[in-house]
Amino acid sequence: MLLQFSYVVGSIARNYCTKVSPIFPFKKPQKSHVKRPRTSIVSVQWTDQQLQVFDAIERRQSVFITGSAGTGKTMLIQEIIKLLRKLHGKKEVSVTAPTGIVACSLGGQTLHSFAGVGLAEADAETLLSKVLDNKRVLRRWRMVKALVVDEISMVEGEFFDKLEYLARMIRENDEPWGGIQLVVSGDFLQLPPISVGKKKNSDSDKEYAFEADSWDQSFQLQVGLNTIFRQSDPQLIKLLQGIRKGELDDEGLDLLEQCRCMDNEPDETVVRLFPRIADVSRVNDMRLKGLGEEIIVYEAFDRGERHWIDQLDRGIAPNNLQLCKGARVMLTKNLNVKGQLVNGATGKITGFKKAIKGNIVKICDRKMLPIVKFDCGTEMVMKPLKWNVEVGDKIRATRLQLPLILAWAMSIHKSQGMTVDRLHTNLSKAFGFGMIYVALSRLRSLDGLSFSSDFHPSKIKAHPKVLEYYKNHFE
Ligand SMILES: Nc1ncnc2c1ncn2[C@@H]1O[C@H](COP(=O)(O)OP(=O)(O)OP(=O)(O)O)[C@@H](O)[C@H]1O
Repeated sequence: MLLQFSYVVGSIARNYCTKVSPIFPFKKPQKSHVKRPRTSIVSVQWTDQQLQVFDAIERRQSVFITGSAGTGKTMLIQEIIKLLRKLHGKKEVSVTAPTGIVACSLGGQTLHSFAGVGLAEADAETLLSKVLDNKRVLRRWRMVKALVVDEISMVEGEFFDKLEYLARMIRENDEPWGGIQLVVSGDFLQLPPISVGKKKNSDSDKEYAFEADSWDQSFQLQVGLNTIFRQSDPQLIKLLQGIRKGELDDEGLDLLEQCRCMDNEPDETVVRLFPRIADVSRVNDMRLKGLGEEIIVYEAFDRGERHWIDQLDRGIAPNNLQLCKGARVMLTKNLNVKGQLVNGATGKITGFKKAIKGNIVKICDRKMLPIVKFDCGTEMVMKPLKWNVEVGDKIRATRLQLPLILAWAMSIHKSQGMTVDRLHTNLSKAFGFGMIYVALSRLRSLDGLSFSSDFHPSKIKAHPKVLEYYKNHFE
């Protein structure tokens, strides 16, 4: 069983069980050959499964990495990108994701912009002619040696097949993906492509990427990571594994009931997660203005062509950030994993410090650096950081902004990939597959959960096709 849904409980953060999809026989790596990559943030004890992936990458294999929320997929991808750049050269590695927010967090570009095929609604032949007519895109396709695609759950199967076809045709190479080393990561039981459930004959359509005709031959190795790091409470892990599969037993229901609160306005240290963005803006604006403090404005400093800056606009770093003393904020970059200053860490602005020098002047003419007291206890002066859109070895656009967003409320979509200590949500408003799982799996512990309103277990949804896929390949 590759992805151990029910008994990951016993394998929390210690058990390094390495398994490979039986479809692709894979020689177990010789331990001595496996280099343990060093992260720049903190030294990580990689699991055997994670090491196995590094080994396959070094051997130029194409890999699909999946696993529940919090199994370290993102962290692994970040290291893989560094490794691929060493192996192939920076120019030859393209890092992509279906959404701007994820692409920006990895310093890459969206999959659509990499491919140069617009919305990709036309048939594969039409898309091919479009690419052949565009020298810049054509060169990119010919030059790329490794293509990373994160958050694959949001990529449509039909699009995956079109890209695979383009790669073979453009590169005049009959191997899958025209010989590109493909590294794909994601969890199909989290957020699906936006089209899922919307098309008429959804059962026969290639909605998910794993339904693509080219999916199986695209990878030499498929790994279901089974060590959960984000949570350590066995009760919460069991609850989440059930919700992941669209199930909630009586025990789980009881646990959730204990987290229900009648109060619709929770304590401000709790992040309110909403399915819809309009609610997020409403709550954050209301809370910020309600503090009655002087508001300091930070206007992002962007460089690059408009087209690429548009992608930054869809990322996590806001164009216009308004802060004041007392504002609840969330960190949007990993600063120090060991010190718990990770993407998603929350805190409060305790004041501002006037900078004497530095690049703060580019985003705030008053040169005021916010001081944040994080909930983990650390207090620090926050400085601007950069978000890049990188295409090969070229930085196409850069945004300078503080690594902060307002944190009274945020959307479930934006929360994907984050770790949050305390959250409040209205589960009755959730819609679509995987949404409740994504929301609740941000938590480290059940103590951090509260929700309002009536909640019906039917809101917990996992797509039957995805369940079937995981059952057949990873159990
Ligand atoms: N080998 C490891 N040792 C210790 N901690 C790890 C390891 N791998 C990942 N982590 C930690 O586990 C947490 C979750 O990792 P990460 O965000 O990469 O998971 P994920 O699978 O991408 O989750 P999600 O699907 O929710 O985005 C992070 O805090 C990360 O630092």
